[in-house]
Amino acid sequence: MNTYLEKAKVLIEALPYIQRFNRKIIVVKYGGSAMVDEELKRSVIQDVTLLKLVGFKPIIVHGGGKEISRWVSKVGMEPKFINGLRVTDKETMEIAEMVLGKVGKSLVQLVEGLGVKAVSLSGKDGGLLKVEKKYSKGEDIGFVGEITDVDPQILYDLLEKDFLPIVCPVGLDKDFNTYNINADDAACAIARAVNAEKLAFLTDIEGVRRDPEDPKSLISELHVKEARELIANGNIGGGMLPKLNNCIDAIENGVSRVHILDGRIAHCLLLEIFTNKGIGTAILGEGEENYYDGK
Ligand SMILES: NC(=[NH2+])NCCC[C@H](N)C(=O)O
Repeated sequence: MNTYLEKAKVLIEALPYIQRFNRKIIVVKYGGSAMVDEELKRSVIQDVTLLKLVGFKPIIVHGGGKEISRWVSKVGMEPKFINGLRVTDKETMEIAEMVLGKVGKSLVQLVEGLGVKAVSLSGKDGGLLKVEKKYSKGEDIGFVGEITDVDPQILYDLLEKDFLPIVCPVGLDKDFNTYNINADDAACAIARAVNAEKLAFLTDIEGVRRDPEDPKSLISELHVKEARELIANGNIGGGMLPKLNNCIDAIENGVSRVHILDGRIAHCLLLEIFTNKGIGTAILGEGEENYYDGK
C-alpha cells in the first residue's frame, strides 16, 4: 500500500470513535512517570487537547507525582510512615495543597499554550469532593480523606462554557477541614458522578497482565466478570489491585469503559482511543462487545 493511503487509513480508523465519543465526558487520571518526564507531559497534554478539539469533553484528574515528597524534604521535614503509608500531618497537607495547586496551574499553562481554555480547581471548589477521615487499619494517618459525596455541578458548568477542567484531589470534610485524597479514587468518583463515557488511567505499567510477573501477558480486553475472577484467583499484583477494583467500581456505576494505559508511552491516549485494538487494557461491562470488528 502506498504511504499516503496508509496515513489516510490511520486517520480514518479514528472516524467511528470521533463520532461515538462526540460530546461525551472522558475522565483522564494523570499520574506516574508521564507527570515527571517533560516530553511525556507534553504528549499527554497534546492528546487531551486534541480530544477536546475533536468534540469530546475531557476532564483531567491529577496527582502530585514526586513533587510533594520533593517539597516536603526541601523544607526539611522528616516524612513519617504508618503501615507503609505517609502520614499527612497539618504541615504536610499544607505543602501537598500548594504543590498540587502549582501542578494544576502548570497543566493549565500547557493546555492554554495549545489554544484551549483550561481551569484548574481542587475538590474544595464548588463543593466538588466531600470526604471523611480515613484510617489505615485503625491507625490515624492524618489528613487523608475518603470521598463520601461528589457534587459535579462545577464541572458541568465549566464543560458547558467549553473549559477543560483540571482537578486535583483535595477535599473538605463536614467541618470544612482540608484532606488529601488518593488521585485514582478521586478520578473514579468523578467519573461515576458525571456518568463518564470513559475513564482512562495513565500508569507505569502496560496494562493488566494475566500473569503479574510476565510483561508479555497484557490483556487487551477484559470483561468485569473476568476481572473479578483474576482478583479472586490472586492473579493481580499488589499495585494493580486497587486500580482494578476502582475500574470495576466505575463500570458498575455507569462508566461505559475504563482503560488502563502505559503513561510511559508517548500518545498512549490517542493510540487507545482512536484505534480499534488500542494499546492498553480496556475493561468492559458485562455482555459488552468490542464496538468495531477491527476491519
Ligand atoms: N485495549 C483495547 N483493546 N482497546 C480498545 C479500544 C477501542 C476503542 N478505541 C475505544 O476507545 O473504546
